Amino acid sequence: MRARGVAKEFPARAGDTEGYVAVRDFDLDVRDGEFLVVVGPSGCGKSTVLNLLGGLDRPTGGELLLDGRPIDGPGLDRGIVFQQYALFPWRTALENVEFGLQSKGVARKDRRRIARDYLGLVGLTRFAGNYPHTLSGGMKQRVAIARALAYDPDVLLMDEPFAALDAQTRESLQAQLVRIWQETRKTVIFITHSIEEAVYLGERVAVMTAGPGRIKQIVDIDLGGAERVNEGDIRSSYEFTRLRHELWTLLKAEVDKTAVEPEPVGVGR
Ligand SMILES: Nc1ncnc2c1ncn2[C@@H]1O[C@H](COP(=O)(O)OP(=O)(O)OP(=O)(O)O)[C@@H](O)[C@H]1O
Repeated sequence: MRARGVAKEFPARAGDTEGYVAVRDFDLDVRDGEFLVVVGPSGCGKSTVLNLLGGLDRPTGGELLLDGRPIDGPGLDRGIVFQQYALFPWRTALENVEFGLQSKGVARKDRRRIARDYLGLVGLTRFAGNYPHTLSGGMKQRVAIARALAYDPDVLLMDEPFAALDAQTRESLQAQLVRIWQETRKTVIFITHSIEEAVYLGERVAVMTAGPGRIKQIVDIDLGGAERVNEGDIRSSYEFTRLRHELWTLLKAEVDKTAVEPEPVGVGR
């Protein structure tokens, strides 16, 4: 995946004379099979970039390429997982996972088998027949991940997929995601607000500037690749803490730029 000088300007809203530039001069290269995490201050354009990569929206400038070809719409070469589970409530877990396979034209009996395999990969074999409302938030998100993986995209785009989950479920899903990434070797582009999550998951972490967002710096995370999952409490290690601090410092400088002074309340009334 390659972005060169990508810009996204949204049209002017009612009452505004000018459009809003959410992303500008965005350059990024993502290697095949790498796990890249993107962090940045709120509103800097992270979701905008992910939507452009997913082909859900078009850039207003620059070039966005996947395997050398311009991204000009959604495609089965990219799987997207959002913060909200976005499952079909009228389909069981298994049928939700089958969905992408159906769009891809996979025969019915093969769909079942492949969907079962992917539900197994996220540890949900026993819940194949459950409808989404009977699953916990963590389980729903695992179904969403299985669904995105089942049609075998080259790239998995994840927009804060664990943000709505409690701390324990989140840590457990982070470990599972590293394991799945290790097994499938998909390219993963993962957006988060959590520096700790970024250090734990990423091989590289790209820090974005305050809006209009572009890449400020990319930090290499050298925590032993996928083995990190088996290394016990890696979050307490010296290297983890050092990297977390490095990212915090980079991010803090950008967050400070967007800080809004509180307005006095009711003064003079
Ligand atoms: N459709 C739209 N029309 C106008 N402005 C938009 C639109 N979508 C996003 N924006 C603006 O673009 C900027 C970037 O939004 P985006 O959602 O990409 O940020 P983000 O970094 O993902 O934020 P957060 O971390 O808070 O989720 C914001 O200021 C937002 O208000």
